[in-house]
Amino acid sequence: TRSTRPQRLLHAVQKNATRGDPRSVINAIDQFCRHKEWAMNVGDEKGCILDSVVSEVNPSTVLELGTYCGYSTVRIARLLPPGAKFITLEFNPKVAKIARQVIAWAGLEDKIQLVEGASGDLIPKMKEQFGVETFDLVFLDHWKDRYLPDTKLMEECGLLKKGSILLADNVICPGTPDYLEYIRNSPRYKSQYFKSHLEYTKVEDGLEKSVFLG
Ligand SMILES: CNc1ncnc2c1ncn2[C@@H]1O[C@H](/C=C/CNC(=O)c2cc(-c3ccc(F)cc3)cc(O)c2O)[C@@H](O)[C@H]1O
Ligand SMILES: [Mg+2]
Repeated sequence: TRSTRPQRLLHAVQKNATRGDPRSVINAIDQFCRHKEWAMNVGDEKGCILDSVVSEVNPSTVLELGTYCGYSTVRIARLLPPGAKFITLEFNPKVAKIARQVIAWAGLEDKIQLVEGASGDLIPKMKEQFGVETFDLVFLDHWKDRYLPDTKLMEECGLLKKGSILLADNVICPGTPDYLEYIRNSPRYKSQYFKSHLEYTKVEDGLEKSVFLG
């Protein structure tokens, strides 16, 4: 049977990237998605904005919602200080299997805890099951209609503290209108829009960075 897009992306990494070299894994995926087959990774342009936010926050605890093939997971993990706790959630087991191999090829498996399951089920268990108090940084990149409910859930579960940063992909394309409306009008957040483009295209998209004010 025909391979899946995540499988073809993994093969491109194994063929073109150097084991243990996260930068080469990132480049191999970007080359493949730009020239061979588009895939919904945050990509190189928005990826640079992601890098600058991660470097600025220098987080001890990070949560990623929606691992997919692990592209942004590798981008984030390569910048984290030793001892940082990075949890990424993926509910599709086939996709999680690919992501584990991409992460292993980059040599970053010791910095990343990929948990298979749905964010709605796992967020309430973060404290008891994963020993997390609060997250310094959350990267939202899963189903777009889940950004808002999961943000409210993280608030309710006390997973955000004063200064926690939410960074949301795709706030323009495909778009997350209810999330944007909430986060930009809530007195509990200070938001900033980083204009960019949909990965590997000229279509407008952007990242929304929001600081939780407590
Ligand atoms: C709801 N809770 C959840 N808990 C755990 N994992 C979840 C999840 N929701 C989704 N996932 C997983 O995240 C991934 C889903 C990501 C959704 N992303 C998008 O739809 C997306 C879509 C586009 C896109 C843009 C334009 C276009 F024409 C077509 C697609 C661009 C992006 O950057 C995107 O992030 C999958 O691997 C899925 O299994
Ligand atoms: Mg995305």
